Amino acid sequence: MANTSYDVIVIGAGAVGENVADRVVQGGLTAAIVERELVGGECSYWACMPTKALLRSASALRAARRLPGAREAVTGDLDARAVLRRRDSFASHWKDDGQVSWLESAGIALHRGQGRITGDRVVEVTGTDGVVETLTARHAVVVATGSSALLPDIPGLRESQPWTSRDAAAASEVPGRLAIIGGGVVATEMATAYASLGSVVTVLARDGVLHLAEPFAGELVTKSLQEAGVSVRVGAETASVARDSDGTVHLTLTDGERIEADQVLVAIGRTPNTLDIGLDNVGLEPGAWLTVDDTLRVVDGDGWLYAAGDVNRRALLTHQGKYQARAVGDVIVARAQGEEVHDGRWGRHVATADERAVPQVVFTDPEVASVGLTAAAAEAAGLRTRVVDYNLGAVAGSALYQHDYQGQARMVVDEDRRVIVGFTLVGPDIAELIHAATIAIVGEVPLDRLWHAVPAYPTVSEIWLRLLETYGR
Ligand SMILES: Cc1cc2nc3c(=O)[nH]c(=O)nc-3n(C[C@H](O)[C@H](O)[C@H](O)COP(=O)(O)OP(=O)(O)OC[C@H]3O[C@@H](n4cnc5c(N)ncnc54)[C@H](O)[C@@H]3O)c2cc1C
Ligand SMILES: NC(=O)c1ccc[n+]([C@@H]2O[C@H](COP(=O)([O-])OP(=O)(O)OC[C@H]3O[C@@H](n4cnc5c(N)ncnc54)[C@H](O)[C@@H]3O)[C@@H](O)[C@H]2O)c1
Repeated sequence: MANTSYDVIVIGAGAVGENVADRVVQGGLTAAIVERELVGGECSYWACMPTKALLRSASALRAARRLPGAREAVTGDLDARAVLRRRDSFASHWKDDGQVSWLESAGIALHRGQGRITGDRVVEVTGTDGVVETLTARHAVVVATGSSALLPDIPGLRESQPWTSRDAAAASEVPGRLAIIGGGVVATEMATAYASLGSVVTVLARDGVLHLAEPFAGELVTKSLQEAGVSVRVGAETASVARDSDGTVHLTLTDGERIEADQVLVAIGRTPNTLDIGLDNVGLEPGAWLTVDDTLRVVDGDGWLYAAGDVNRRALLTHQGKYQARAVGDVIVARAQGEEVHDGRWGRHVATADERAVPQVVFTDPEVASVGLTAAAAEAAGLRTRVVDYNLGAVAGSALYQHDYQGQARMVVDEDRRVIVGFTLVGPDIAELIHAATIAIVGEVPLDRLWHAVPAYPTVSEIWLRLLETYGR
């Protein structure tokens, strides 16, 4: 049994864990990372990258088909096999050699195996060969173990071997009929992808489609899914599931209706990967999300335990987890070296943006890009707001971009401070536009100053001017 010491031990080598380790090494400390599967985690192999690769080719094809002149040049259908091959390469063929080389070049030690906290700053790593290593951290242990798909307790579901997002992201065959339980981000993206790849898709959206976004987002995505042949069943709740001997899945809804499919994808949210990481050894509850303060230190921990990324539930997104990683890496270095900690709002060592400035792009057709609070969330937060809406298709740049451009924009203004607190864009290829809104929200740029940020003509960004004009000067 080897015993090795490092300044910092990170459990989980997803995007977040990798960035934490990199940051502490750049700050002059030593770091080890513990990984039980592939270095790179969910985003690289089973989430962001492969799913976006599944969506991208169809999106390009749709764009061409919607444009007279280009449309005439499109003579064939989507090549599903080629899409799957491209996806394979974006998932690095589920091999982590590239990321392992990067760890080496960054000076981060890799310990492969299941990590468990066994005591004060001690992590045991059990390798696949059963060999146990004991690692000791001089300063901090960071839990970056991510999350897994949540399965509901629907009778027969587990026995039916449903797909989770991992299977949908990595599938080598396109199912003839795909039923999806859920109406959130994974459900809508995968419905979009698989409908384009040739599946007959049914979405069972018990609580609505993208129901936490601005209402027009769900409406426009639903309309487009339906136009693509997807059956979207809002309010449908699954009572039981059974897979028969020929592989057909039978879903019975609570109203008695029956649906048949070749695969069923469960996409109802996530559960933290904290069940078997030894939280009970440090007085915390196994299986629970880890609550952290703004410097990502675990509340109710002993001061040396931190948690970043999905596992702390602040924002289940890669970019936000990596943002946390930069803050937590830097704060561990600062505390270890006795330097000043900048933990005030928007300080270097806190993840303030997690509260009210989280951007997200849902890569459906149309895309849904948002940052900050929705109108409903702002109202619930007690802000005195004004909501400004504008038809995105009525901007000159949109009309040029695509024939019959369908889209919508909303700006939520905090009337007391006259700054933007929420921004949502729904439209084709609007993903790249959201960062301007993120900057306006994080910078708390007053509306009066925004009038001087002039969008170039004729771009879709002119939506900014139209929203300001609608608000009034
Ligand atoms: C289908 C899908 C699509 C998504 N698309 C996007 C997107 O487009 N954009 C976006 O920003 N976000 C997206 N997300 C969210 C994104 O994938 C996550 O927010 C991100 O992966 C979280 O990173 P993480 O490092 O916290 O966790 P993970 O990526 O889950 O990494 C955690 C790592 O810890 C390892 N681990 C766990 N327990 C142990 C242990 N005990 N010992 C050793 N190792 C352990 C795991 O094997 C894993 O490698 C998507 C999610 C899904 C499900
Ligand atoms: N493009 C992106 O940024 C992207 C893409 C995919 C996933 N993600 C991340 O992954 C996370 C997980 O995505 P997700 O779609 O699984 O979760 P989600 O929270 O987006 O959606 C879950 C949906 O399932 C519904 N639901 C919950 N319990 C249910 C039940 N028992 N039966 C039926 N429906 C139920 C909810 O009402 C909701 O509509 C998200 O939080 C998101 O941050 C991000």
